[in-house]
Amino acid sequence: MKPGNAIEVKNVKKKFKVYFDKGSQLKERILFRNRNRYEERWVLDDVSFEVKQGEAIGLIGHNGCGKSTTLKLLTRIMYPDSGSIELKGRVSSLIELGAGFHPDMSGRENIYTNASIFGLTKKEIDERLDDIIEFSEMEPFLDNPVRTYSSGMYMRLAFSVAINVNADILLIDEILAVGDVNFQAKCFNKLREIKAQGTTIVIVSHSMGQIEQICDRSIWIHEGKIKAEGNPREIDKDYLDFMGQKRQEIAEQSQKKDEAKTMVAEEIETRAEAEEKKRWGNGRARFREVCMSGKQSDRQRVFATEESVKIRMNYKVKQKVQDAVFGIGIFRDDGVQCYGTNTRIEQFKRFDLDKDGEVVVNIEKLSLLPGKYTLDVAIESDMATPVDYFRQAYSFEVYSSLTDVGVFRMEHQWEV
Ligand SMILES: Nc1ncnc2c1ncn2[C@@H]1O[C@H](COP(=O)(O)OP(=O)(O)OP(=O)(O)O)[C@@H](O)[C@H]1O
Repeated sequence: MKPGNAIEVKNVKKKFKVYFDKGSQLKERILFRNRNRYEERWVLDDVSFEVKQGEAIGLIGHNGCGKSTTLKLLTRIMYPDSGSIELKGRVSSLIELGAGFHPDMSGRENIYTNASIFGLTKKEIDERLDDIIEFSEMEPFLDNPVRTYSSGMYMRLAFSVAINVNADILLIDEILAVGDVNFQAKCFNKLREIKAQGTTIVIVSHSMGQIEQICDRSIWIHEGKIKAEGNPREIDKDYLDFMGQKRQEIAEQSQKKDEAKTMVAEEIETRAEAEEKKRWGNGRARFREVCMSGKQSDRQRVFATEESVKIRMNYKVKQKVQDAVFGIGIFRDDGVQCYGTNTRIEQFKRFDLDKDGEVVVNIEKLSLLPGKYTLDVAIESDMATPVDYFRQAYSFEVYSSLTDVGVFRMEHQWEV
């Protein structure tokens, strides 16, 4: 192993066997009892990376891309089909909730068995017992069998053991997610402390915020290979953009399916009639097309919180509309109005509509937090007469690497 390295993973390949179903009915099971067919699926296909001593890395990627498999290979719960994995020093891991715990034994007894799995002697555990109990805040429940614990309680105990075994390398899977907010915050502070003391950390998480807080580097696994690695802020952003694009494709496909379904429904109720239920006005002008564009497409369905967005409203005029007003309203899927404005509120100079055209609203930064949203658009004429009020003219989703809560991101800076 190179000097200064704690982990070296070289050309690792791992495949699993996926068995075909033998059926669930007795008849099928008898008929297919000799059917032992399976296919081999490569989960990791030539993965190589190194981790320096004291470095913290985050493994990211979509569900099933092989993050947990990588951690299991590092802990030697399983072995690669080819390639090599080397680790230097004592390894502690928090991979599967409750792994290493016996359900019928008390919390206290489990501390002993669990810590001994990580290589501690009885004397070493005795010395650390108080620290483990104190960190877990589980003292009142310590003599109850762990089968009576909630998943958060399991995690508290397992985490407290894992961080108190003086490991050189700490491997943690998504597991932190089950702790309550206070305990999560405590764990994160502890992880930072452990890292500052020189422990090497490998963490799997879907929370980019968590990765960015702790890790020096992100490794993005995709289709069995490392797609990118580097500074967490940059890699996490590329990953979120990639996932946003995927969701955009899915949203477009489901939009097409919905449109196809609507066409079928036309036999019973014409499309125009269905639309009218969420659309009203005197019809002097009418929206022909309403869409939102971002950096990926002109009809984008998924946006990042920070993204620049254009709302385009193309309209047709049948009869002159005097003193026209264009308006927009954005609603979250639980009905909360997130934003609304119109050209009258913004004191636009009076204008009439006498020919077809397009209105565009340029939004420098969308600022909405993750969720599902719909856009209402409207044309009114003088004295607020609805010309074409179109509810839910467009639907979209927002994703973000930020974890703040609420409806929108308020621009702010902290001073501490
Ligand atoms: N023991 C096993 N036998 C067969 N297939 C397995 C086994 N363990 C994992 N897999 C398969 O390997 C793939 C990768 O699983 P893994 O748990 O590593 O994914 P992951 O990236 O951690 O996913 P998630 O984000 O959902 O936790 C999945 O398709 C999974 O079904």
